Amino acid sequence: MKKALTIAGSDSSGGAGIQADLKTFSAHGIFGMSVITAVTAQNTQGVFAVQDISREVIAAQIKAIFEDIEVDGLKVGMVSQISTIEIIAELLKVYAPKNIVIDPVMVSKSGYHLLNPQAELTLIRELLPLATVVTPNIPEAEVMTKMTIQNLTQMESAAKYIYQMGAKNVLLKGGHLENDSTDILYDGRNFKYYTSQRVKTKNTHGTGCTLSSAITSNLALGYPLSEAVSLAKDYIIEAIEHSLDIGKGVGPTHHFYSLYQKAGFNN
Ligand SMILES: Nc1ncnc2c1ncn2[C@@H]1O[C@H](COP(=O)(O)OP(=O)(O)O)[C@@H](O)[C@H]1O
Ligand SMILES: Cc1ncc(COP(=O)(O)OP(=O)(O)O)c(N)n1
Repeated sequence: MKKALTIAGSDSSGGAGIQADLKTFSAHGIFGMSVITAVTAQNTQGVFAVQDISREVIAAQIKAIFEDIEVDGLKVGMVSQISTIEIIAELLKVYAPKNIVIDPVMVSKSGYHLLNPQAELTLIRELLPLATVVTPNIPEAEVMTKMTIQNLTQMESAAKYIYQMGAKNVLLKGGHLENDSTDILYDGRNFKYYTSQRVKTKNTHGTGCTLSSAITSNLALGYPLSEAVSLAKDYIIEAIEHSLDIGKGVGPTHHFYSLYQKAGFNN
């Protein structure tokens, strides 16, 4: 069985973060493991408190996994602080896993700064060069590039800029634009476009986490990146189409059984 690791924050409401990642790994027939960087108190309406995990305990979690278990794919989500980013980068260089997906989580849909703004440059400098693929959404790409992004042409320019920051591939997600939702993948030479109709729902909590962990799963299963993204896009669309109207705010995506079957369990 393939094994994947998520290094991210816990979402108490189960829609995003570590919880979304582990559900996605399971739905792909992957054995999921976690390194928790922060515990958040959040629900469909917002984030109410955050406790960062210490650098020492983050390091101990990473070492406990890599000293014992092979990792076929890894994603990094919420990393919150400079010291957290530094220790993760240091240890990823030591253990050098293949297939690293960096989701540069900055601000939740409810507007909470999950990444300390002072740590933005550290994330770019330390984690981007380690990424097989980095998956910013539009607001994150705007922070990274200081560009305004309102259309596909501007998305292409931003993807090129982020590529030059050191990521081997850039998947710029278009979920925050209007109309169709188009994500673009740039490998330093060519663009690939992944377009789907926008699902009309307010329940999109955890879409970014789900997409990046689905890409991680597909890379762990051995798919080349462009196919891993394409399959992940199919997965996120279904997960949004079946999203759950639970809670009083933005409900979560749903990792239901047929996705699990479709992903194929015989690996
Ligand atoms: N309403 C929607 N309908 C279809 N796809 C969507 C919708 N909202 C987001 N997506 C897709 O979900 C994924 C995550 O998107 P995005 O919302 O941009 O990221 P984040 O959750 O990090 O803000 C992308 O593939 C995006 O195209
Ligand atoms: C613990 C934690 N990590 C990441 C996020 C952001 O998740 P995302 O998939 O970008 O979705 P929204 O929260 O923005 O809807 C989070 N909220 N919590």
